[in-house]
Amino acid sequence: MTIRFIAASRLPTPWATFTMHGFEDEATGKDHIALTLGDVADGQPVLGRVHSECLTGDALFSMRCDCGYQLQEALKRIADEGRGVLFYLRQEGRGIGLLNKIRAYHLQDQGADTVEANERLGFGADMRRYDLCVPMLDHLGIAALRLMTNNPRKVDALTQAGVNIAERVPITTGLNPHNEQYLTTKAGKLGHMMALGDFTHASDVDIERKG
Ligand SMILES: Nc1nc2c(ncn2[C@@H]2O[C@H](COP(=O)(O)OP(=O)(O)OP(=O)(O)O)[C@@H](O)[C@H]2O)c(=O)[nH]1
Ligand SMILES: [Zn+2]
Repeated sequence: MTIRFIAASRLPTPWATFTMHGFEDEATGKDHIALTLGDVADGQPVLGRVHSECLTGDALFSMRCDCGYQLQEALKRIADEGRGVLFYLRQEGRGIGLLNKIRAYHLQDQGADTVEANERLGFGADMRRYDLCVPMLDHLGIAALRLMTNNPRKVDALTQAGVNIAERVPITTGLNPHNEQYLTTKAGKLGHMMALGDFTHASDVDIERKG
């Protein structure tokens, strides 16, 4: 593993002022970020989110997926607790990259589901890696996570990489007519531990920036 810490700074957001830690993966040239709040190195499990990049959902307000809603909800929950960590991993499109995700969306516009679209393009359903979190967790002194996720493969992959997951915390938010089918496929084909009935609706999410 070739993850190297580069620099840290303040990052004020509408919810809290986080500390932003920047890392470089020397093998892939990708950069990754961890946002922390409070004392995360005290040995107690830390409320955390391991978030994979979704430019369309996180930055462009896309309603095709639940990523942007989850990102916002995770930052809010960490701010409410006054302590936590959010990893922002640059593995866009479940690891296939932005342009291939647009190709996959094009196939989905013609009727494929999110898994079929990846497979038709010659990719696995999910090409992400989570072992890169280990050196970042070590650098931050985090002993264990209370992980906000619905994805059992994420919990397994992190556990196998040696991360202590003390608890899985569901994060079901942002249901809307454009992502209902996508979320159904995640629960059905990808095994995410959630039901549509668990979700808060996108219309309930306050996307106004209060800063
Ligand atoms: N290939 C592909 N990637 C997608 C699609 N929709 C979202 N993504 C990517 O999927 C990643 C988010 O993964 P999800 O499967 O939504 O959720 P997760 O992180 O596995 O699980 P949670 O922790 O429960 O959110 C981001 O990298 C998105 O860019 C899609 O239709 N096709
Ligand atoms: Zn997304």
